[in-house]
Amino acid sequence: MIRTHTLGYPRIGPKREWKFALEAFWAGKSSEAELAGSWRALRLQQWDDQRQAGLDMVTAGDFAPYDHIAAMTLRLGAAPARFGFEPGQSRWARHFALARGTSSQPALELTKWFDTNYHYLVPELDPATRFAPDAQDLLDELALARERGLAAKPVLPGPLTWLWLSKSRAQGFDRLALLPALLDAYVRILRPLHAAGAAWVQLDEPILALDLPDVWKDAMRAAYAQLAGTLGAQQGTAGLKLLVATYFGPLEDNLDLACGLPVAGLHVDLVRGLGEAAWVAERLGADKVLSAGVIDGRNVWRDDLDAALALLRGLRSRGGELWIAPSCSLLHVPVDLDAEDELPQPFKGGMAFARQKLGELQWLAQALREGDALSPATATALQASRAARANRLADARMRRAELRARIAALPCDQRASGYAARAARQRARFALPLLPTTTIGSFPQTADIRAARAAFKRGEIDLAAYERRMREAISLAVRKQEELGLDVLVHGEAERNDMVEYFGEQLEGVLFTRYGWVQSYGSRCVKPPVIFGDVLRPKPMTVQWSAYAQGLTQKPMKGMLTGPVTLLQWAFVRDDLPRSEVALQLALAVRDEVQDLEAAGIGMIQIDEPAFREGLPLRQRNWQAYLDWAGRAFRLSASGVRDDTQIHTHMCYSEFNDIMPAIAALDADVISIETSRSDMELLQAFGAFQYPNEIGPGVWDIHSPRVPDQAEMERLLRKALDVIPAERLWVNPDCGLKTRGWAETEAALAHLVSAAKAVRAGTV
Ligand SMILES: CN1c2c(nc(N)[nH]c2=O)NC[C@@H]1CNc1ccc(C(=O)N[C@@H](CCC(=O)N[C@@H](CCC(=O)N[C@@H](CCC(=O)O)C(=O)O)C(=O)O)C(=O)O)cc1
Ligand SMILES: N[C@@H](CCS)C(=O)O
Ligand SMILES: [Zn+2]
Repeated sequence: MIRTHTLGYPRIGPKREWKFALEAFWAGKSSEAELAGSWRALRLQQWDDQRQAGLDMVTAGDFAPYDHIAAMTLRLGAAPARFGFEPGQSRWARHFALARGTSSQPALELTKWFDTNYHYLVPELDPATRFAPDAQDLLDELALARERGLAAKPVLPGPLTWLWLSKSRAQGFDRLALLPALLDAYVRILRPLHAAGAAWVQLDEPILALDLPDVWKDAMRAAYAQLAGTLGAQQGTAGLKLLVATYFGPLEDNLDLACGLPVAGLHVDLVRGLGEAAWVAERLGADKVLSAGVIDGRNVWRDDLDAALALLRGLRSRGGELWIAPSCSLLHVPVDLDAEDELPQPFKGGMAFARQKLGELQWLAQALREGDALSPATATALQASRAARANRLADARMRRAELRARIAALPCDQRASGYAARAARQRARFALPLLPTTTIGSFPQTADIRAARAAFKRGEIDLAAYERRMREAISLAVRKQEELGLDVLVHGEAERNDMVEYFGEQLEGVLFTRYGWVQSYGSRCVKPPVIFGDVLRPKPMTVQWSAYAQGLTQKPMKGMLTGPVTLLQWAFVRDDLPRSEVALQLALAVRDEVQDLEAAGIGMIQIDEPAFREGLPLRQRNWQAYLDWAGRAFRLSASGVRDDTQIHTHMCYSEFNDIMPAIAALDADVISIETSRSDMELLQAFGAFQYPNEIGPGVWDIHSPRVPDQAEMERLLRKALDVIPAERLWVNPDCGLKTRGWAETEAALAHLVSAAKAVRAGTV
């Protein structure tokens, strides 16, 4: 039997309906009942997409209000006691308390979901954690599906993945100690789902794509043996059938473990794990379902359906039941390509968003069912797909001779002098005080700034009027920074819709969409640019804004760019060239911009690389190769300047301990990093490694509206001084201020400047 399904679907809606519903609710402009109504309408629309594409079952449980890991934490009754939930408090209220915090409790930590730009809420565990399972959210969803006559397959994070992603602050506490109780809670969630008519449940275990310690592998084996035994969950039994889903990479040393789990089916990512297909087919018993993830859930290109079909035909000869699916949840791609009315051909024709990817599943299933004698409809669909892909790949913009010539003769990626010589020249040029104060780049993106951009895009104001409004915003940001007494200023990034999209819009070889939104966290979305061909920078992208801002002040104005690795990581990237080569192309574009900024008199230039760590391959043995090419791309972008031009970089959301040599090898004159939430813990790595250049550890957690006082920042600065000498220490927030309001920004920056002055006075 052949069946089609998806591991998950985008939540936000084709026009970001869910974002707007959430934000209206949070602003007190709609009721919980109205929010639930919006959820239901969108859920039905998502299922309708799946039904129309002929999927054999729709997926339930993937449409979490804010985050699916937080939803599982609540379902398990494992929310930290510190939230003090009342018995009558609704599921919505609890979910948003975990996600956004309450007046007395900070939110759960938000962190990156594997190597994607999605963020999940980290479960917080301790030895006292107890589970109080409640499957009501899933039962309600199953009832809704039943009402619509739909067969639904609930999806839940698997127990080992949920536990692996959790954190505990308790010293020496082994989270695996909670596994027996956790499994019991899973059973108490899964049983009612079966009783409510779910034939299959998908348990996501993407940690099977990671390097797992043996003890976790053993725990995975034992856990599924126990679940299967308790639930009667093997194939061929009347019990609930479990489909374990792995994605984001090949299984490698976990392949035998995954294939041997005593469950009814296994989903594997055959985009990233293509080389393992035959091996999986051989090891997975013919009594088990193989769910083949052949449609790329991480990119926006139409798949090569001929290759997928050949692969599926081979897998079919295995004899067992075959399901066809995207490689992972479609959460990571935009919803509907048909909404894009301005994308140029042949690129639009070569693309597929979530809805179109469901269509690809349907054609594959149909072709597989028809065997050698394809019906005219199937043959035509496959031919259309083949032609669309070929046309895209044959376009002249895929290869630009002038760029290829530059790539063949790359400049040296090292600065002319070492850090010590550069630092001496930069000190003489800028004459900054000890512990100089600065910010990370963006200032509040006010409703006014966004409204001006929206009016410009709608043609209601012309370019001159738009640029005037942006200059006003920049001038306000510069004036406020001068009043606050900051030492190194920024222009505030008012003119940027997003730090990646803005550059994508100005580079040749890169497309931008109108509605290609992807959820980043909660209601926050990003619109990743699409790198379709060779990347060229036709003209300067930021110089007019930085030069304008520098003209308003005597203080140094930092130029502000997004680095090549982050541009790559947060875009959808062409699939015909290694990412390392695309990174070099982006590096040259950024290098040209850096040199133009220098020529325009900008003496300090920040090249942001917040996604540098996120780009690390999931398997450690692949790290060094990545760090080599990513580091080279960064250095290439930064090295074409004089010794007295100061290069800054910035990284947030990063753990640095394991990649310190690579960070140091970037050789930025100054790096600013996020550290305040970890109470400067993250800085330890820089101290232990004796990081040689200058560092600005964040002293203000900008992710929360809370304004830290001067004493708190002073304490953090003194802690930083334990590991970094004063002459190499900068004072700055954790990250940019675009999501903050002006009131909290001004208050917190005033404290930051006073804290720097107080510590400076005690240091000199
Ligand atoms: C640092 N982060 C970033 C990541 N990835 C990026 N690509 N960019 C990042 O900055 N990954 C890690 C983190 C994630 N953090 C965030 C933080 C904030 C947002 C966010 O606020 N996103 C906005 C969208 C930003 C944007 O593009 N703004 C546009 C306006 C778009 C818009 O809504 N227009 C309306 C019309 C508005 C009107 O007034 O009428 C429309 O088109 O309908 C702009 O400024 O022009 C969000 O809204 O979610 C994301 C990630
Ligand atoms: N310069 C950017 C960096 C964000 S990671 C900003 O300040 O928003
Ligand atoms: Zn940042």
